[in-house]
Amino acid sequence: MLLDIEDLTIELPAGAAARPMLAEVSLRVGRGEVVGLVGESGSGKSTTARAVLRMLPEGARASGSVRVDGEDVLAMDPARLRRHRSRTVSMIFQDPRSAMNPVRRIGDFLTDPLTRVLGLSRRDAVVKAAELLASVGLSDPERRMRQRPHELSGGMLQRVVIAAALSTDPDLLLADEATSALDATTQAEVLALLRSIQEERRRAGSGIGTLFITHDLPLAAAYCDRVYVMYAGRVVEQQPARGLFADPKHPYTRGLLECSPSLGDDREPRPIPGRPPSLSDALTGCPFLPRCARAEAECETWAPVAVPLGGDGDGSERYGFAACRRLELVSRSSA
Ligand SMILES: Nc1ncnc2c1ncn2[C@@H]1O[C@H](COP(=O)(O)OP(=O)(O)OP(=O)(O)O)[C@@H](O)[C@H]1O
Repeated sequence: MLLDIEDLTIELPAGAAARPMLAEVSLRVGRGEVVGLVGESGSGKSTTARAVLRMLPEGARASGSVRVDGEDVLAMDPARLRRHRSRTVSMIFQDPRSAMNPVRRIGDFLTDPLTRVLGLSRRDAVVKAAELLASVGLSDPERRMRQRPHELSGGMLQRVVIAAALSTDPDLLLADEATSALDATTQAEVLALLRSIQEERRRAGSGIGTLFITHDLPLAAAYCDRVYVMYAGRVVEQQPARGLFADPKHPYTRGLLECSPSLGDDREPRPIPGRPPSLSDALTGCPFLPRCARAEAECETWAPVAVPLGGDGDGSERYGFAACRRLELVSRSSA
């Protein structure tokens, strides 16, 4: 398994928060797979991605494991960690402008990692940078390299960021709301580009894995192979994308689908009532309980566990799981 996060819990120093930022998160991404991570703001998506780079908040304590190609990122020595961050994993953020120095040229943004990380000569780096820009669909790469960020549109800049992310030939791509700031047409183009890169690498035998973070569940269901749903620092459901979209099991997942404006049909989006808990809210029982239309008294003391869905009932990637007490009752009664 390319990325294997197991029981990851991240806690801030005593007194800074009433509950962990992440609680017992387990998540896997295989080579060649595009895996979605979905949830409202504050659910812990970015914290999960940052943990893959071991970029934890000051003083935070982590338990569990984050393995990339079998090696635990939490146990890497500084030299290994530097290589991991610069070669093995690349991250694409939402706002390409904030990832770029506004006074430097596009070319420098690309040639920097090529000379610094891969050790290419300046001349070879310029040639490779132009090839990379062409490979992400930018016309006239030589001219683009001389331009500065404000001369390019948001969609073009995101292509530059993708080219830079791929320049070091990473195994794992972390895309954190990578298309959220783009209009619908540009978003579709950038997603098609990411897919084609994924396909190309797979055919070349060097499959990369992508963790695609978004708050947009229908988008994740359309774009990804599998999707994890997070709530209050926990994974509450995982299913293959088609299953999640057609038959969401957790009430929160259903709520996310019903409140989505991008469903493309005539239904009015229905917001989930209430707000997600903040880090200062201590949680007991099911964390979704205050917002759940189907909650029962017993949910107040229910410790969340992953309930396997269908198939051979092992909660594997293929069939998925959801952490809801009502599902647990159903699965127990049918066992
Ligand atoms: N450096 C930090 N120090 C303290 N708390 C933090 C820090 N970073 C994030 N948090 C808190 O941790 C929780 C999870 O945040 P995170 O950014 O992972 O959520 P998210 O799902 O990615 O949300 P968004 O979509 O808004 O980025 C939130 O309550 C957030 O306020």
